Amino acid sequence: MTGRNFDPDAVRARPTVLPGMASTFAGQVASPPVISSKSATEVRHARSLNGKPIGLIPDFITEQERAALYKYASADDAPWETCLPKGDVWHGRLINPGSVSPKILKMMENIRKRTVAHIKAEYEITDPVYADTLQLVRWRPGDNQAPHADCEEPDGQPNATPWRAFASIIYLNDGYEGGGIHFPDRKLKPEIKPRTLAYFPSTNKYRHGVEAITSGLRYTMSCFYTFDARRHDGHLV
Ligand SMILES: O=C(O)CCC(=O)C(=O)O
Ligand SMILES: [Fe+2]
Repeated sequence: MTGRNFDPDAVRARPTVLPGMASTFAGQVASPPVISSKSATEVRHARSLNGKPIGLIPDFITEQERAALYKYASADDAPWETCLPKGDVWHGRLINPGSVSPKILKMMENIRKRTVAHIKAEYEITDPVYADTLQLVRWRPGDNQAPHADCEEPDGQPNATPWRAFASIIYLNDGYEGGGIHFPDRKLKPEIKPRTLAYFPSTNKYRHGVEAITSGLRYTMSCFYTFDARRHDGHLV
């Protein structure tokens, strides 16, 4: 699963809520106050989740939720952000909480709460978990993501989002070709249906990529979670 299918730049971590972003990135929520004095080295790391299974839960959201999120994201006037530079692989592909309608935001927060509860139980996590990202994402023909880990570089060095502990993705539609999520080191390319929840820790043990979309549009609701209270995105989990 290497080579021509992937644009190496497309591996860039999706931008999230970072200190100072609120003024320049319309649609991002303001940075939450620092509510922890723990230093980065004291915060629980994603590595503590190595060995936990990749979760794949069909029918995790209701058809009503899926249809509402899909309708919202696929509408002609959906508020895809245009603040990132045009050359950025994520330009025009993200809807952040600040630009979502109140009804949709409530639905997304509710889904995320259920997602976190599910993952905490499955992974036997009793520590507080904070959400760092809540986004709708679109993948157009040609969009792809090279195999990557969400918190570290291939050599184990921290990447641009080293606080991430695990991710969740909810798939909102079919009717596109390509776009399979796959875990090359595990030779795993799960069958994904609309309404499926996928989740996995953010380390190199869970390297994953997204094959290029070859036709149609792929929509997801995508979240990252952390044990670091300083990265809390201000929306409830
Ligand atoms: O959309 C997917 O299936 C995975 C996305 C992903 O890995 C990421 O955004 O880091
Ligand atoms: Fe990822």
